[in-house]
Amino acid sequence: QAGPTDAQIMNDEASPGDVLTYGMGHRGQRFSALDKINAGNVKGLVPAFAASLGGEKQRGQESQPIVYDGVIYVTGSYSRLFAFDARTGAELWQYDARLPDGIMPCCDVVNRGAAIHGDKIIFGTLDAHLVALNRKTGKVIWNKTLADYAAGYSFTAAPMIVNGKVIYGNSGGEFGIVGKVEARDVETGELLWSRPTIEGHMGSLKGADNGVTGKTNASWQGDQWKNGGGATWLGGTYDPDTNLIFMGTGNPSPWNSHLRPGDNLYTSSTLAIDPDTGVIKWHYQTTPHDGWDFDGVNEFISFDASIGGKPMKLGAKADRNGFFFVLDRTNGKFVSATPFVSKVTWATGYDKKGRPIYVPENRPGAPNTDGSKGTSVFAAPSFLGGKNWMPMSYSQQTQMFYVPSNEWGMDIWNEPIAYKKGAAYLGAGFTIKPLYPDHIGVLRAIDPTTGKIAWEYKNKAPLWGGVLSTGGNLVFTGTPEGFLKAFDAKTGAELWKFNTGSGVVGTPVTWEQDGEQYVAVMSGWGGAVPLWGGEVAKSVQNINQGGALWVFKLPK
Ligand SMILES: O=C(O)c1cc(C(=O)O)c2c(n1)C(=O)C(=O)c1cc(C(=O)O)[nH]c1-2
Ligand SMILES: [Ca+2]
Repeated sequence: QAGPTDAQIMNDEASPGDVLTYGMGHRGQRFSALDKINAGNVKGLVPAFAASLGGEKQRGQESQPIVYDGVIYVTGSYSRLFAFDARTGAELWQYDARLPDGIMPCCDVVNRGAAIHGDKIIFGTLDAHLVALNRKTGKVIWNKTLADYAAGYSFTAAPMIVNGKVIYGNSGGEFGIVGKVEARDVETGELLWSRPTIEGHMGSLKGADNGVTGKTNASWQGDQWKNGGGATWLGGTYDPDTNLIFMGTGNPSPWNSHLRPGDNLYTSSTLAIDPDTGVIKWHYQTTPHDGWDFDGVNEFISFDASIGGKPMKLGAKADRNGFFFVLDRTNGKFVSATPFVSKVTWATGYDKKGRPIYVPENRPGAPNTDGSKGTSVFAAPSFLGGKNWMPMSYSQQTQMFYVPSNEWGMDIWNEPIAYKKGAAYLGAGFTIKPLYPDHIGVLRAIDPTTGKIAWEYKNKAPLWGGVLSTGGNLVFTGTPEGFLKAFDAKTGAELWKFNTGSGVVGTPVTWEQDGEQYVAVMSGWGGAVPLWGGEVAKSVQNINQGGALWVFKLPK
């Protein structure tokens, strides 16, 4: 087969026989209309096969599978890519990136998925390369260096393909890198445009004007912007209605906000970008002058709904800072912000213009002039967020968002720090603490037109996997305890679970093959929680590692 073509990729949301994009459609809704597996029969779901990623490289498996022409493609920890036969689970080929010793991913050696186009399957590596492989053989077609890994740049997200361009972001916000969004020709890997996310860098844009204020450095002082962070480490979504790419940007660097007065644009924001030129069409900053690592990369998902009787083109984002945002996606105008976790201490809400109403005493204090640490505060959510990278889902059937969230806070304080290439650039110390004795994770069904929570499911360990919803009135997600679970989308009743043998921090997908509906998810515990989780890390230290693709269907 010569595909998938640009048109097929654009139609992924409506084609149940394959999974061609990270997001199950460029809008990122992660909804499939398939209903052969449904709330009535899901209790009969059984494994079709499991396929091991093997070896000693069993760390966090955050990948979302791609399914095309009878093959399942999954990325694995340590920048690996596997092709498995979608009917038997037999391995067709495996590609292992040869990583240098000096790579510096902040939060485990993860990768979230690949992009497919024509004869190619494309993914990013922890040493900041983008690699296009022949999807039939696994042989390298092109391999491009994106940035200097020794300065802290890495790559963990799934790239996306929009009309022949592969579009992607970067990682490294904990090392004082500068966030970027870039586009390359999918056939050759040649750079088409490069869009920095930090204001003072706008002059260096290749091939397009900056399209924003025309001012540089307006929201930064001095040279702080030069190592200002704003990594685009989760990649983006794309909306065909507006022809816009939506990219979230991460935390400003360093975390110590007293070292960088100002809003620090465009950190902790959502950017709407023209895919042809890289021009920023609008931006909305969820946490101006972020002082808590509320890194706002979270996915922005397009959907249509009526607000106050008026039909609108909207987008929603469950931000790490604990608020669920709805914006007009045509212009970035603020519609609403509602807390989606039980405790938010840093702001009481948002004003009509969409600026946070801060609680100043809950910002960690400046370090003292003698170099000792500043006043420590208790803040919620913790820096790992009301929600972290794990993608939510929007059901076209129930018109609700299903948000994997976590209930935790942190003690956080600031320390002096100076930028040094290749070293952590935080200027802060912290300890994460659970808020409740019996649970941290909460899967919530949210009505985006009101912000009201329709139901919630509580999980002992933090939820760290993506969500899928289907036309069978189902919602699927995984748990660190090892389960893939299915819930009734309307009521939240738990209908089915299966233990995969290691924590599930991957994102489930579904497709139809030979007249049957399949569900697949990666199993393999890891990600940021065991590394950064403070007291919470201790509570999950006995979870076994793994690395396997699990595929399920109903018995014939
Ligand atoms: O600022 C950044 O560049 C950056 C990158 C990443 C990443 O690439 O995985 C994470 C974070 N920040 C981060 O703050 C974070 O909490 C986080 C969790 C995870 C994970 O995969 O579990 N990655 C990242
Ligand atoms: Ca970060």
